[in-house]
Order: sequence, then C-alpha cells, then structure tokens
Amino acid sequence: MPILCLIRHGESLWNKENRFTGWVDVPLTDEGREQAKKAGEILKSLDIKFDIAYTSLLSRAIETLEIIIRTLGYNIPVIKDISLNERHYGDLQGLNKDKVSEIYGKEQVKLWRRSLKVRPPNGESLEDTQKRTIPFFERAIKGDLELNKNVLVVAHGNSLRSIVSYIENLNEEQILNLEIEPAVPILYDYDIYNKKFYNKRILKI
Ligand SMILES: O=C(O)[C@H](O)COP(=O)(O)O
Repeated sequence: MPILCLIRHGESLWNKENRFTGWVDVPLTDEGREQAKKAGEILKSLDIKFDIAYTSLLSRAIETLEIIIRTLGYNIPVIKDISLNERHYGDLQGLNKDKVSEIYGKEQVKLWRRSLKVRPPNGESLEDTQKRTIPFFERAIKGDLELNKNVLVVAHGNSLRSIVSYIENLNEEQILNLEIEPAVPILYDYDIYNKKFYNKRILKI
C-alpha cells in the first residue's frame, strides 16, 4: 500500500524569534537545516522510495524539502503549489506571539492560533485554509496515492493541521489540541481499495 509522509519545515528565523509568520517568506535557521537533515536520515533508514514530493511556494518549506531529498540520495519530482502555503496570519504577521498575548489575552490568541473557525484580523482561519488545502490534497496528493505512489509533502504548521484534521476527521476540540512539530515525519499508509488512511506513525527521535 502507498505511503503518505507529511513534514513541517524545520525551524525558521521567525519561529526562533517567536513571531507570527504566515505568508512572509523567512529563511530557515541553521538549526532548521539540521532538523531537516535529521528528518531525511530517519526516512532514509526506513527505506521508503518516494515517487513524488509536494511543497508550498515558501522558501522555508522548499529548502527543507531540498535538504531531505539530498539526504535521501535520489531524485524526486517536486511540485510547488500555493495551496500548501501556511495559513495567512493577516495583521498578526511579523508580531511577537507573547506581545500579542499580553495585548489581546492568551485565550484570544489560542483561538486565533488553534481554533477551526476564528479568523485572525485580515487573515485566514483554519477552515479558510482548508478551503484551499483540501481540494488540492484530494486532487493532486490523493490522486498520486491512488496511483500507488509514495508521496512526500513538506509544508507548514497550519497548512498541515488543516490536512491532518481532515484525514483524521477531528472534531473542533481535537483540532484545538493538534500540534505539528518542525521536521518530524508523520506517516500514514493509504488503503487504495477502501480509500482510507491508517497506521499513523510520528517519527520523533
Ligand atoms: O506562521 C507561523 O507563525 C507558524 O508557522 C505557525 O505558527 P502557530 O504555531 O502560531 O500557528
């Protein structure tokens, strides 16, 4: 059965500085590059041969994928699509997360960051993000799994939360508690006949 592997990019400069990032194109830190290499080594040790890779248009995800592919040691066709970009954080982009909490309160910030429906000012809710990630996931990514291809996806904390909550059919409370760690591979097997994902593994060292 084909395998789907989802990976969030390694640490970016603004992750390190604790700033809301969204669509701002900030680079990886050296630590982020190291994390990406480790993710590649874990995948290499599993001996999975990936047939295709998907990523966003943002350089922190693209570079993470490039490092993983280099570590795997073979070429994979790469498709970059805006649908996999991070959730747009609107007016929060660039602001320090702790300072925003001091101004608006922790509860409000938790709703902006982790709820399904609450929209950050001038930004996307997770539900808005799903409106672009899920049609792409269904058409392109699941389309490849249906063709028995092993698929690697490198994207972002919230674009991946939107996909994982869809795959696992999570309710709003479960979505509030769903976290995706940087550069930790999340694997699912895909049952082509029953069109279902199963056997989730989180490969944290
Ligand atoms: O855009 C960002 O700031 C990060 O990629 C994810 O941030 P979050 O954990 O605050 O949603």
